[in-house]
Amino acid sequence: MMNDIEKVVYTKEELAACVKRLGQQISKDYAGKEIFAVGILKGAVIFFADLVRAIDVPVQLDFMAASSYGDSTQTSGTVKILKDLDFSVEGKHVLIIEDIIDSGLTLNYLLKNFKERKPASVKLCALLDKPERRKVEVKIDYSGFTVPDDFLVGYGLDYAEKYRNLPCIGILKKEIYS
Ligand SMILES: O=P(O)(O)OC[C@H]1O[C@H](OP(=O)(O)OP(=O)(O)O)[C@H](O)[C@@H]1O
Ligand code: HPA
Ligand SMILES: [Mg+2]
Repeated sequence: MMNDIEKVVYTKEELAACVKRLGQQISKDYAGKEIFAVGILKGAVIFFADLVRAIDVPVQLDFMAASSYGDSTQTSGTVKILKDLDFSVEGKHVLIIEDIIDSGLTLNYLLKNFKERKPASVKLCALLDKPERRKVEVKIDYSGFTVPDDFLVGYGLDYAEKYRNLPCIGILKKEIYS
């Protein structure tokens, strides 16, 4: 798998330090409250599992599956909810946890959808922010790293469902997808 990586952008250690920093900031901001954490499957799953363990206020876990990339490096532009939450978020402090905000289409759609469900609050935590490719504006409350316009894989991020289990994040070699 590492043979397909042009360059490692964040090592396992750098990712762990980032998760720790975000966990501390979130714990401070939500002191005395309970968080309803929503992981957006499948990309966020690795980051989600690490981040919730770095938060020291009570956290309820739930997941939603959304997909817009399929087996491509370009968004299809259509966001599909493949799996909805198991619980109601009414009156809860929702924290959406994502791996990456790229065009912003996925989160723009999901944030609108969440606001209709009458939560007490909704915030977004994204490990990676790729602002150069944004098509719609999205407010990221907790952001890990700002990344340039490269197609990244690893630590949950895939290309055609591969590379999610890499412990680091790297730039995928162009010859793999072009
Ligand atoms: O800002 P956007 O351009 O919408 O891109 C970000 C979304 O794309 C990826 O999901 P994908 O649709 O590939 O599904 P996956 O999480 O199962 O890989 C990623 O996990 C985000 O959810
Ligand atoms: O750079 C990326 N890598 C993997 N999945 C993605 N979904 C949006 N952007 C990306
Ligand atoms: Mg994907």
